[in-house]
Amino acid sequence: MGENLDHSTNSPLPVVGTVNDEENATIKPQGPHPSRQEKSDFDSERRPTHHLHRWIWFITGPTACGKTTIAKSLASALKFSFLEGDDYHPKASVEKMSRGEPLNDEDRAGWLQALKEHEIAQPQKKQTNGDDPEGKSRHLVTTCSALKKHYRDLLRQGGEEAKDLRVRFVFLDASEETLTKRAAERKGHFAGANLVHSQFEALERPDENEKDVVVVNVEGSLEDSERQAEMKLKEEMGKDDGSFLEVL
Ligand SMILES: Nc1ncnc2c1ncn2[C@@H]1O[C@H](COP(=O)(O)OP(=O)(O)O)[C@@H](O)[C@H]1O
Ligand SMILES: O=C(O)[C@H](O)[C@@H](O)[C@H](O)[C@H](O)COP(=O)(O)O
Repeated sequence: MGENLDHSTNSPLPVVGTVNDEENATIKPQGPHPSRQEKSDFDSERRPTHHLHRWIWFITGPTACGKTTIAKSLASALKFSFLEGDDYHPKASVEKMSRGEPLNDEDRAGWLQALKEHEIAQPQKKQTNGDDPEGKSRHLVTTCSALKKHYRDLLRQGGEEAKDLRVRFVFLDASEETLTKRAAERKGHFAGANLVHSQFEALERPDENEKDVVVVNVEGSLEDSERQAEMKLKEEMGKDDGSFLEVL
């Protein structure tokens, strides 16, 4: 999507210094930037200053599309925090999926709610302590299959409720055939190839009206998928103030 994003609604803010946390990144703006004084003029209640806003990227798609692998790679490249959404499925749901049985809306309700609460609770400032001097970024990359539109809508609500959130999605796009093969090859995961078909039955692909979804084709090599994903995230976040931010 990149190009799908509509900045006329939920207009994002300038992000100077937020692609990486300001504290540990060097960001070279190219082109004119508004001065600090100009930035402080973002006075609407819906538009806090760029110092406070938090990016929340949901990496989505059916089982074995690469959510965990690509989300970790993005978090590491951007120095964002990482959250594994699968960890919030209740035990009964994990057991169900291990048997190859699809979850239903009811099974997923509490899990989606937990992920929404995580968005909102994501710290507003970078967290550091003696054990973790590098710290945890206030920006988050998290995995969540988010197969249906109303699931994504629930996650969007987090962005409506917490005024400083910029909620975005990446949809990892590959065929059922490819994902069946990848799930079969994957070792030590509770979700097997027998879950893939039902995931495609449940899937409501993001449509052109979902302007906050970036589509990344993951049919090719993992390296290519990771590179594309990183490029599209940076492009999207760099658009915020109309200039390109180069992260070193
Ligand atoms: N182009 C690709 N994109 C993403 N994953 C890929 C790709 N090619 C191969 N894979 C492999 O597919 C598997 C995806 O697993 P995983 O990250 O656990 O997916 P998910 O979290 O969506 O279930 C990994 O073993 C990964 O190495
Ligand atoms: O909503 C669902 O049915 C699940 O979230 C599912 O889509 C997810 O993919 C599983 O949790 C398997 O875990 P992996 O996605 O990591 O294979």
